[in-house]
Amino acid sequence: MTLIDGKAISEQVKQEIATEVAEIVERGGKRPHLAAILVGHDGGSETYVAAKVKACEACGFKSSLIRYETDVTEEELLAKVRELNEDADVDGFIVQLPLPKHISEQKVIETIDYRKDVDGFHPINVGRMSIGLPCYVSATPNGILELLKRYKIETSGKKCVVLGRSNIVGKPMAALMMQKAYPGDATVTVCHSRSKALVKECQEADIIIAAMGQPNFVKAEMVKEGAVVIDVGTTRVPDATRKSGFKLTGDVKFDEVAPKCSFITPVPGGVGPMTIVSLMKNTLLAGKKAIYQ
Ligand SMILES: Nc1nc2c(c(=O)[nH]1)N[C@@H](CN(C=O)c1ccc(C(=O)N[C@@H](CCC(=O)O)C(=O)O)cc1)CN2
Repeated sequence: MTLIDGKAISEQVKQEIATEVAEIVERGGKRPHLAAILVGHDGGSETYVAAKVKACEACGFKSSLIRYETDVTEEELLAKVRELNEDADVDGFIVQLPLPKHISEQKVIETIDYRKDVDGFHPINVGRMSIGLPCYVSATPNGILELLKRYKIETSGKKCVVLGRSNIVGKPMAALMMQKAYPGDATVTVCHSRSKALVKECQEADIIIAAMGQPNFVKAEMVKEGAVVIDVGTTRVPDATRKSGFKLTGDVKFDEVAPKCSFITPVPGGVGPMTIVSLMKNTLLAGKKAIYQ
């Protein structure tokens, strides 16, 4: 069994980006600039946005953090999005999700100029991704592709089961695993809370990508010998024995599943760090105007 080290790969990728940025600056070019909007004080969102700002520093990017209290109105937030769309100094920006219930995430995403949508959530980027056109690909699925590539994991003709159908992970992941390219060319099945044959599908899978957000959902009996298991789950489960008060728990029951796998990602230290670094890759593309002018 090989443990996929997302933390180490993400450090490598950040170094590669930093080298390229240094060359751009040396030639008189501008550092890529990522802006992030954070609404409220959700513990996870605070952690992830702080990690994004820190990664920008490591890559040599400029970053701006724009904060709002939870009671910000939808109109105020949309006005800031429109302002960032017009700000020539900002190459790309994100609005950290989830947003408070009184704000429509879809409306916010659709208001972002797709040319600055480095999260790859705008319908134009999602549509272009699904038909294989150049676009910003959403960070978590793209990070998983990078791990498959760096560990030279065969995907062509493999049976891949994606657990979960979210817009930001499950759906794009399924589209990317079936794309005519490497990594891809897989036979993909998407399972979700209403799927009847979920266990059977998993038992037959060469690759399982678990993104349901249900701690310890994937058990040993659901995984065949030699399978590749990618765990996207990062649920904060209360744990009074820890200083933080919670334990970060994946969707896979790691201790019992790992011995059966050829490759497996841990939580933490697997997919999570790759999500951050994939956003950095998109920001570099935005800075270089490599996809859209
Ligand atoms: N605007 C966005 N919102 C959200 C996204 C996104 O891509 N764009 N994805 C998730 C959260 N997310 C990034 O924002 C994210 C999740 C997890 C990690 C991560 O590094 N996890 C670490 C553990 C960190 C911890 O201690 O909590 C790990 O798995 O090792 C990074 C980013 C939803 N929202």
